[in-house]
Amino acid sequence: MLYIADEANQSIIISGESGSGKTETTKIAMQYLAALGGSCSGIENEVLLKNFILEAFGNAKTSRNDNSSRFGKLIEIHFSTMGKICGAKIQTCKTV
Ligand SMILES: Nc1ncnc2c1ncn2[C@@H]1O[C@H](COP(=O)(O)OP(=O)(O)OP(=O)(O)O)[C@@H](O)[C@H]1O
Repeated sequence: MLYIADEANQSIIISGESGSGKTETTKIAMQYLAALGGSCSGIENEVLLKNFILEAFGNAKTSRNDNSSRFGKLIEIHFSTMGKICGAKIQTCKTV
């Protein structure tokens, strides 16, 4: 995989207007990264499941999106040298 060969941190920025699919795209991207490397402890499932908790507290219905995230998310995913997801950190911030 390219990011292992580079041995450098890489970022994916998912942006767009409300209802454009950022949250759903994030979940698909994480599932893809998990599928690429396989897991070492099912940690990627834990991260995906934590999304449900965050959405339960931080989402609300708006005129543009029935399940609108009312907060921003920075998700840091840690990979082993073999490309498996071994840890993750989710930071949230309030949107204006
Ligand atoms: N890949 C997808 N497949 C099917 N439906 C999708 C997909 N992406 C988005 N949608 C639909 O669009 C809706 C809005 O998507 P999502 O909540 O991801 O938008 P968002 O950009 O995160 O919005 P907000 O900024 O308001 O949080 C979803 O509830 C879903 O119905």
